[in-house]
Amino acid sequence: MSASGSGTAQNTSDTRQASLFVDVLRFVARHWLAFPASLCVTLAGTLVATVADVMMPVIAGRLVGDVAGPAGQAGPVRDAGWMLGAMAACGFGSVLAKRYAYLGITALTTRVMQKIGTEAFAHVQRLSTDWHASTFAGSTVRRLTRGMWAVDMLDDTLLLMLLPEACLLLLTTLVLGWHWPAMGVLLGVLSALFILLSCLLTLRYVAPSAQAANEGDSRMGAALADAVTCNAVVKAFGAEEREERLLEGIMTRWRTATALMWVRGTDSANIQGAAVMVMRLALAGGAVWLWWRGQAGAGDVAYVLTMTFLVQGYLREIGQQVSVVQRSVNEMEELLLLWRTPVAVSDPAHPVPFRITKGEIRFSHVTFRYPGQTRDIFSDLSVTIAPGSRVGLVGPSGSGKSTFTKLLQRLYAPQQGTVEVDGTDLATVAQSALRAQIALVPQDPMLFHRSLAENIAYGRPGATPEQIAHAAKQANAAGFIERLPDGYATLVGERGIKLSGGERQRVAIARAFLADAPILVLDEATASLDSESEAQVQEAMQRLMQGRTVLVVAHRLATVVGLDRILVFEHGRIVEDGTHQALLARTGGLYQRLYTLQSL
Ligand SMILES: Nc1ncnc2c1ncn2[C@@H]1O[C@H](COP(=O)(O)OP(=O)(O)OP(=O)(O)O)[C@@H](O)[C@H]1O
Repeated sequence: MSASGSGTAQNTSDTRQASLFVDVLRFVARHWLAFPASLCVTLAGTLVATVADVMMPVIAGRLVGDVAGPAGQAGPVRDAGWMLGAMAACGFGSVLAKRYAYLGITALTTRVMQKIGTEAFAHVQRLSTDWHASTFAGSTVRRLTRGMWAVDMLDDTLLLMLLPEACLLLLTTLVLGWHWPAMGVLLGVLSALFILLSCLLTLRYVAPSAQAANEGDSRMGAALADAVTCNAVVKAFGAEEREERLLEGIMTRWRTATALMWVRGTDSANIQGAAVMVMRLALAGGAVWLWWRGQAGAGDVAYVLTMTFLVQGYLREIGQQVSVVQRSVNEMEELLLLWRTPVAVSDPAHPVPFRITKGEIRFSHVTFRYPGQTRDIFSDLSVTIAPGSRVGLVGPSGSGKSTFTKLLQRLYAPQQGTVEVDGTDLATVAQSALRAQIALVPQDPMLFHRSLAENIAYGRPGATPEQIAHAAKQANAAGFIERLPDGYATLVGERGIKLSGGERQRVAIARAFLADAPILVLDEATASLDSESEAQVQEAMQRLMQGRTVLVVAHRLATVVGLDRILVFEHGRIVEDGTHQALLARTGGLYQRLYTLQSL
């Protein structure tokens, strides 16, 4: 019972494997067709070069025939001249055609690689925040680059090698069939069987192990990137050896999987070699049998043997190339799977133009739960935030404050109800248009490993140095930036690691000043700072809030005391709503309790 169950599972996995294999080939073919001119030049060049190469021995044979007779006869001399000319034409034609084939494939492959890389990057950027949070950056980068380089290997093998070899095999079979039909049919059938065997071995035997090896490779890249990125934590805990042991375990699994893939690859090549040998014996045996029955002469047998040598070479090459195709297709599978991961929130097919003028935010009967969760975070939540008001979101940890701002940014879409800004349902607008008009100063701002000027200007591409310096001044960041030896040209290290927490926040505030968005979200921005940094950040933020609709996600109630309105969240519901004074006056209220606790 269990054996049959595992057999079924194996069949399902094989079918999925085969369908993924076909999908990858279809995916590559679709990208080829995006560049028809380069594809045609490649195909034409390869085919012309193949025909020219095939013609060479035929012309040579005819030349030998011309010179075999007595010398000096006008007919054979003229014919020999023609044959020499034809040889030259074929030789140069082949060289020229190959050159065009290479030029064609260079243009085709580089363009397809660029297209696939750019599209995959665009897709990865649009994948959900959850996906990014749970996927190692190192592994994504590895999948992407490995998939791109696999295109190079696949294009060369399919278009420059497999295609001419297959044509040669077909031509040889036809020539043999024309000379001796029975042997032509035998060769055709045996070649088809050999190709079927190669594909089966590749798909069912080698490919699954290659897939496991690739997964191991991605895991290794991810583990390396994770440990290197968190090097500061590793150092702080003196955990270098622990990390090395962890990596050793992952590397051992990678090595085992890779060794299995190589062994299976060798097995497959050996089986193909044996099959070619059997085929040759079958053809030779067939010829000898026909000779024994008196249906063939010695010349015929010699001819078949010569042909089988030729065919054996082609088949061996085809077998090897099928396994190269398999390897490159396996390398691309993870990229294709990445492609199939759906984006978190799709833009509408025809987004309406969107410009925030007032900055009114309205949640109407919003019900939301995170993907894959069973519990609603919000259920039938309705609230309106007046334009230009400064609103604090407070409440215990996990009560839904950040989720509220994520729905406003449309990082997630509610299952029911609508989120509107200035009366426009956010489901009808392009996400990029919306987010360009909402400035965010997160709890722990991330900076690009680019100059400070570029980081600040991220909020407004094309900002002038004066505008950047002005924003930095407004954000209380100009002082520390100007003290740096390279000033605004200073590179800030990966994720801004070379700056302190307070400096990073002031850069993020400068960025928000430049963005000059009508809606501002400040996420717990003053947590974990010393008093001096905090005073500077606070002052800059007060300035930034002027004239905008502002949401402040806060744990420390001191941050929200002076705001126009405070929404108190508990278990995804807004349980209290009012100014600091009004909420403090509510005896036994959650805000009052939290405030008393914090004052203590
Ligand atoms: N991506 C996610 N997938 C699943 N559940 C999530 C996700 N993000 C948050 N949650 C859950 O949703 C609930 C609300 O989280 P949210 O981050 O909005 O709370 P919060 O009030 O901002 O908390 P904190 O003050 O600690 O930041 C929590 O129970 C949290 O575990």
